[in-house]
Amino acid sequence: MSLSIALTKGRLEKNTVALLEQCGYGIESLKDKGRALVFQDTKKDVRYFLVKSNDCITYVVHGVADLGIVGKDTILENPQDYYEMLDLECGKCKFIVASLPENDLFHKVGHIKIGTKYPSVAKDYFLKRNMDVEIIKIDGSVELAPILGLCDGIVDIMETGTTLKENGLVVLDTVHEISARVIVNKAAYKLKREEIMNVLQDLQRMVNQNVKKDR
Ligand SMILES: Nc1ncnc2c1ncn2[C@@H]1O[C@H](COP(=O)(O)OP(=O)(O)OP(=O)(O)O)[C@@H](O)[C@H]1O
Ligand SMILES: O=P(O)(O)OC[C@H]1O[C@H](OP(=O)(O)OP(=O)(O)O)[C@H](O)[C@@H]1O
Repeated sequence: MSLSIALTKGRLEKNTVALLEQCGYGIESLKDKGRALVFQDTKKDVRYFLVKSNDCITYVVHGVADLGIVGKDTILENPQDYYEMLDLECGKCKFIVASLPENDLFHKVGHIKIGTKYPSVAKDYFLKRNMDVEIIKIDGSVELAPILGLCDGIVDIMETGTTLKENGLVVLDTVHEISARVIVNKAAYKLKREEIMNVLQDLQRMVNQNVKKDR
């Protein structure tokens, strides 16, 4: 049976495509893609498509994609009905809480405002700490919000830490480690189990090899 795999475009794309290539899959068209969005594997009965991270989950939940490759950040923000099967150990970054140094949230009394692209993750984090905060959804350049006084702190992704540093913000806590994950549609996991397990095993083998190499 044929498989469809939704790949997150953008930052995860290069690593994902490299991993599929390492597995020996026929992904030439993905490497030289132009503006195309759907790609047929030249060696296997697999079709790939490139989508935004939240849409990757939508396609998998609706069964249009059997598998998806997406960041743990997106998974934590969209805990829907799918299986999370594999950590690809790439696209590594983390969710952090940050603020201006003089605005330490954890010692602030009174109303606290948090700016974030990830309202659900942020809400969960502060609820677990019994802190009643107001979450303000921001779509980008999140580091700007506390500087301009829109909020007291942020929950955002940090990779190298450069953006925080260049904007004078400091990390107060780590919320969650992030890496790329493989998610699987629940019905497909039953109906196409053998095909899906083959892909998962191929990927796992390469991840193990890469992790060993990096040690
Ligand atoms: N420095 C980083 N900032 C954001 N995401 C990162 C970073 N490093 C790795 N990632 C991972 O890459 C995934 C895709 O991020 P990318 O910025 O390409 O798309 P996006 O989050 O949809 O943002 P945009 O709306 O800017 O396209 C994230 O969901 C996350 O798992
Ligand atoms: O720790 P760093 O390596 O500096 O990376 C982290 C930055 O990258 C992401 O933003 P992105 O570039 O996706 O832009 P955005 O602000 O439009 O979301 C993230 O939201 C941080 O701002």
